[in-house]
Amino acid sequence: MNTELTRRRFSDLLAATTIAAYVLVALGTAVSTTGSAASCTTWPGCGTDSTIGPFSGELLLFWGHRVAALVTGLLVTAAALAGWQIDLDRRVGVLIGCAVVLFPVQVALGAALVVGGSSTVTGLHLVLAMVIFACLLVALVLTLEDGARDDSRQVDSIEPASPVSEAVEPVETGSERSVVEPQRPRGLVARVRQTAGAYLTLTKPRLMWLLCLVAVAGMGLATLTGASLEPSTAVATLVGGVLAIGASGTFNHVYERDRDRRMNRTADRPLVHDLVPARNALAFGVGLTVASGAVLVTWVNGLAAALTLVAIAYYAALYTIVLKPNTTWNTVLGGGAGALPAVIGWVAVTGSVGAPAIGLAAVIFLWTPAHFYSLAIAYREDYARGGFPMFPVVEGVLAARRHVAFYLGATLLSASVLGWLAGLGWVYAVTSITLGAVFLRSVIRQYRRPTDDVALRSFYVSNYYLGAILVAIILETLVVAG
Ligand code: HEM
Ligand SMILES: CC(C)=CCC/C(C)=C/CC/C(C)=C/COP(=O)(O)OP(=O)(O)O
Repeated sequence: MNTELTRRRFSDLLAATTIAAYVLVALGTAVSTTGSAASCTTWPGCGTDSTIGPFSGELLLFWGHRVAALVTGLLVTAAALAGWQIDLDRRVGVLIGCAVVLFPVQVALGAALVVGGSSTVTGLHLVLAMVIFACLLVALVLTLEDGARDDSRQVDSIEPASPVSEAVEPVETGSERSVVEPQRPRGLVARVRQTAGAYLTLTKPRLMWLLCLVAVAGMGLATLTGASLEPSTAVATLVGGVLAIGASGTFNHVYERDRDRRMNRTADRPLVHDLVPARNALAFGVGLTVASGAVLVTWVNGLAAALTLVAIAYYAALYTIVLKPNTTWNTVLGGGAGALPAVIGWVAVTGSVGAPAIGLAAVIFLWTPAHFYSLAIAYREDYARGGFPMFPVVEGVLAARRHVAFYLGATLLSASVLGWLAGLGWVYAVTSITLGAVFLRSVIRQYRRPTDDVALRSFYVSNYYLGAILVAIILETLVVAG
């Protein structure tokens, strides 16, 4: 058979195996947290406790996990056999070999759990599941990269967009977009409307829905401690949060106005065209910061207000001034700013910091590179023009895709751990498994069809994934439990 076709089939098989292994890990943590394991007490058959009906959610979840284990086991075996027949990269061979060896051990641990295992066995079972998934994901990425390198059509897109250096100088090019200078309308109402629109743009309103969901999910998790969430606290936290996001977005616009002018994506921003003078924008940002602090101190608590101030400083100063123009680590380290609303939401309800809040913050932190690198791949030329050392600009597209895949893997695993840590149930399990598999598939697709449109689609899928798991947390904690 044609070698290329065989390789292609092998990488398809490995992709399916990796997705199946993820579903298995996520179902496994869901089985642990929902107590589904108690619905079946024998192995390999399933002797059911008489108190549990034949169609109970727990039993279905339990069987889902068992069927997923069977399917994944078959896929791992098939991938190993298929890999045997082609000239595999040695590292891929070792990784798949590890999965093949570890899988029966994992099955034995699972059987021990059913007939009465200890918490050590449970912990080992969870860790081994993650190791198997990680082996498969790394093997998959290496295989897809090999395919991409062989594919001469990709040569242009895998190279860095500018000289490989940490400090990328702004590039003057003839291809900068000639943005039409917006006209100042004549009528008073139209002028006021244009100025109001410009101030609204400064606050980066498109980011707010997801950051608000993060904060509400943080509040929801906090209610699992038994603390109650007053509607006034929820509203005040969101109002304070929206004002804070607006403030930090405004400071970001002020500081970046010169670089924004060079980039197609940002060349129509209000400060580029003096729709708002920079001094007024700065005053607006300060006003929003003070208003945010006042709302949070008055109606929420001092710790929530202090953390929100830290979040503004993190995004507006640490990320925008220090990290973004100077290091390829800007996105990874900058993720802390977006993670803080999870802790702020929790603190608003409890007055102190707790482990599930840190768990949710860790999910956002790990998700951020998987979210942003896909966008930065699509806009790499633009970022090079702006002089920003974004990862795909400095390291090239293939390296960036590899990071997207690895951070995505870490996000999926940390989301499973969060479900386990917070004791989340069905809705969260089904949502995170479904959307997680869609997210994984969209990133794999970037290798198959390496176009900017496909990368952009992954960026949007990243937002839907996070949005969906946050809504699931909110439903489970505030709607079902509340
Ligand atoms: C260092 C961290 C991050 C970077 C560098 C980053 C970068 C970006 C960029 C450049 C955009 C396009 C913005 C525009 O064109 O107006 C964007 C959009 C967006 N980001 Fe992020 N982001 C980060 C973290 C986050 C976090 C933590 C969240 C929320 C939890 C988030 C949610 C969103 C949303 C909802 C959009 C709008 C997508 C749309 O246009 O529909 N981002 N991000
Ligand atoms: C509670 C609080 C204040 C939270 C703040 C956290 C926050 C706003 C995080 C979002 C980070 C973000 C969307 C950066 C956009 O990238 P960019 O600024 O590099 O994008 P650009 O190229 O469009 O300017």
